[in-house]
Amino acid sequence: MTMKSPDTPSDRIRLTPEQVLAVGNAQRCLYIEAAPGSGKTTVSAQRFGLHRFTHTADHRAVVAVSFTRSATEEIRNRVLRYWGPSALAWPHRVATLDALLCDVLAHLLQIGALQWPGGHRELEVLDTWRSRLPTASRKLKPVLALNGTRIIAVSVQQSRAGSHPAPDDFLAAVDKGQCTHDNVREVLQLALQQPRTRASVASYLGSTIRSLIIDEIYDANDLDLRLIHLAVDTGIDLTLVGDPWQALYGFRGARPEQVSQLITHHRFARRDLHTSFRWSTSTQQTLAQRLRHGESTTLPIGRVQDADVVLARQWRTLWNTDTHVLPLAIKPLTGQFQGAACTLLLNEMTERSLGIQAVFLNDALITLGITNRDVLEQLRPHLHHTLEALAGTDSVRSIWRDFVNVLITELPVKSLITHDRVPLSGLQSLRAKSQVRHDRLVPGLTCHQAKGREWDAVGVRLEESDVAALHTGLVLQVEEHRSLYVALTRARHLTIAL
Ligand SMILES: Nc1ncnc2c1ncn2[C@@H]1O[C@H](COP(=O)(O)OP(=O)(O)OP(=O)(O)O)[C@@H](O)[C@H]1O
Repeated sequence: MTMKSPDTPSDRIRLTPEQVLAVGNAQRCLYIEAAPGSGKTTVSAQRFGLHRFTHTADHRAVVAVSFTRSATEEIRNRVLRYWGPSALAWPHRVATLDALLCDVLAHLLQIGALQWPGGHRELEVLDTWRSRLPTASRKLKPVLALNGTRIIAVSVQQSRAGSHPAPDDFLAAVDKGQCTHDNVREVLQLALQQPRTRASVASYLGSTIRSLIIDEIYDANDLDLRLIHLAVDTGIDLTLVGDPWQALYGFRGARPEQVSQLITHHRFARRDLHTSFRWSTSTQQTLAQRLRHGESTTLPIGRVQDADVVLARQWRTLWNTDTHVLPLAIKPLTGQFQGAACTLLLNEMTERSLGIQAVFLNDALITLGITNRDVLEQLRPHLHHTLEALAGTDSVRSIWRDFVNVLITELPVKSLITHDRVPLSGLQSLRAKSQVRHDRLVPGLTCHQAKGREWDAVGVRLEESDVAALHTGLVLQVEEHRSLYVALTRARHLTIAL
């Protein structure tokens, strides 16, 4: 079935019967469980349009949310492609869940249900303090808390040191109406425990949204799930889309087991998308089916040169594997500045040899105070020169010293730059890769970074425990097994063990 006459023939998508049943399902609360490549994004975007263009007398919004900017952008693009720009006429929107949380907090401030220091009702919400305030490794973490309905800044002692701003700087920024997305979450987490504020949030959601579609629901944490429970109670149409086999963010607070409870508790109707558009060989299709059914499997052994990408659980494993693998992130333990400087060098190498960016480039740019990409362009000849030196035989200490001198001259953030700590292991790792012919390098990624992506041939660096797990069959409840599942379902043609 073609859902809508699109603008160009190439936009025409003929939905499969199972996709049609998911898109058009009339239940108020619907859970769509989707295997890799089975059209999760396609179905979310189609259902968005269907809800958007029916019940148009109801002026409340149809909203689709996902957890990352890239996933959100993908849904937005699909909605535009299938349904045209009017699908996203205000108030209908595709946004990150964080953006929805900001809307909720802004509303609570507007109606006076909560009070921000200095009386601010509009906030500037940052991704990280590092882009605005100096941060240092410390155990004291400044956070926001509630005193009744007043928002206050406090400091909490953490068991491990993290990169945080100084409490006084934090307080001054909050007084100016600035905060981070984490701070928004801190406030809402506490606010939703207060019955009156919770009622205000429920009333806001129920009066402004008529249909909420949540992609990658298994990435939801406690606060997200609280909000979703509230949304169900207000009578909003709710569509949850996800795959429990691809739930990887337990370490960031995701609660996949609570998602299952929510679905059962509110008696969500369920539709499954089984048919994957990813597999172009029966080998890959069979592998995916066996993994999902917990059946015993083995992988063919292959060479790095046969793969388009190499996946492993840890960046460290990728750096310690075959020299032809070029991991897309480097994390020396020597310090924030050293990590950011090594990331710039790695990025120069990945862009030149593979045409792709290093994974944490943006974080590195923020740490180094580089807000303008022109500065990175100016640094390029120096980065190139440093990599050439690394490919030679000069000592890494003297190469580092020269490189730091360049950064001191070129960069705005000088306070972070310390000469005393040389990221020896990071530079030696880069040296090893700079000595390999560029056209022989294959990108290396962690399973987390590979989620949502696909390649023709994927090499997976298995650990002993992975081989054992594949032999006995994967178990859904074990996060390591799920990350193995994600790695082994990225290939269109072939997955090989390395
Ligand atoms: N009915 C269909 N007919 C043809 N192609 C389709 C159909 N449904 C989805 N596809 C294509 O299959 C690919 C995967 O679809 P989509 O990105 O929606 O899946 P997904 O489940 O979100 O993937 P992932 O598991 O990677 O998150 C896309 O290229 C999409 O255009």
